[in-house]
Amino acid sequence: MNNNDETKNNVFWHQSAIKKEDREKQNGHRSIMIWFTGLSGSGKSTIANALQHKLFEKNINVYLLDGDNLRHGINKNLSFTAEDRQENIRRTAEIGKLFVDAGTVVLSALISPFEKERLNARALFKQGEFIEVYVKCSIEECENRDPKGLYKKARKGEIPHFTGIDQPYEEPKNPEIVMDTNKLSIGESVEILISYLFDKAGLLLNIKE
Ligand SMILES: Nc1ncnc2c1ncn2[C@@H]1O[C@H](COP(=O)(O)OS(=O)(=O)O)[C@@H](OP(=O)(O)O)[C@H]1O
Ligand SMILES: Nc1ncnc2c1ncn2[C@@H]1O[C@H](COP(=O)(O)OP(=O)(O)O)[C@@H](O)[C@H]1O
Repeated sequence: MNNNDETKNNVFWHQSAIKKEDREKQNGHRSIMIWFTGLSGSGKSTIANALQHKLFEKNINVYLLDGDNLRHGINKNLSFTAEDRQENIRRTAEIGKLFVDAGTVVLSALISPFEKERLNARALFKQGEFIEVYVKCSIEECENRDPKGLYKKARKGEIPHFTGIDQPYEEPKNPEIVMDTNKLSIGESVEILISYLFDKAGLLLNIKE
């Protein structure tokens, strides 16, 4: 029997006395996973951070899971091979699911370059609970920005498996939102996201007791 079979046979699910809906009601807003994906330097962290700040000011319970930061802790044992990126995304999606269950609006900012893994992440959530935001930016512009000097290093062959250089980035097929940061300013991107969340996704709950 492998570990998976042991888990299936001997581990049971305990229903929580407090449901996600109870937490959402107490908070006055829905809990949602907002999944940013895009090349390094496309603007994921910058936009997600600015959005986080706007939501925090509006008293929304919000938390940002940044790929770089997770790789300092829970994901510190993972490299950038396709296999390890897959595990990186799986763990992050599971963490996001816990945060959503806890009533939080979760933002994640990971390159998450493969469509299959992003679909697996989406599959953990209910319909309408997972919002994929493709932060679209040409590789030329990302390389021009190069905020951490990583493209320069990758071009010199100092960073293996670098996304967009010697590892592919698969564009999302059906993202809820596409932000073209070649054209949009940071402020414009944040405004588009705020409108989507409040007007389309119904973030605020209309609670009448
Ligand atoms: N080989 C390689 N390819 C891409 N990126 C690299 C690599 N090595 C280190 N970095 C730095 O790691 C950040 C990406 O980590 P992620 O966890 O978001 O990647 S992934 O989702 O597992 O693909 C990425 O952060 P962002 O620039 O914010 O995207 C880089 O700072
Ligand atoms: N229109 C824009 N939208 C987002 N970021 C931009 C834009 N124009 C320039 N930038 C800059 O590009 C860099 C993007 O870096 P970062 O947010 O770390 O990207 P990522 O998290 O995708 O790697 C930042 O230095 C940011 O200030």
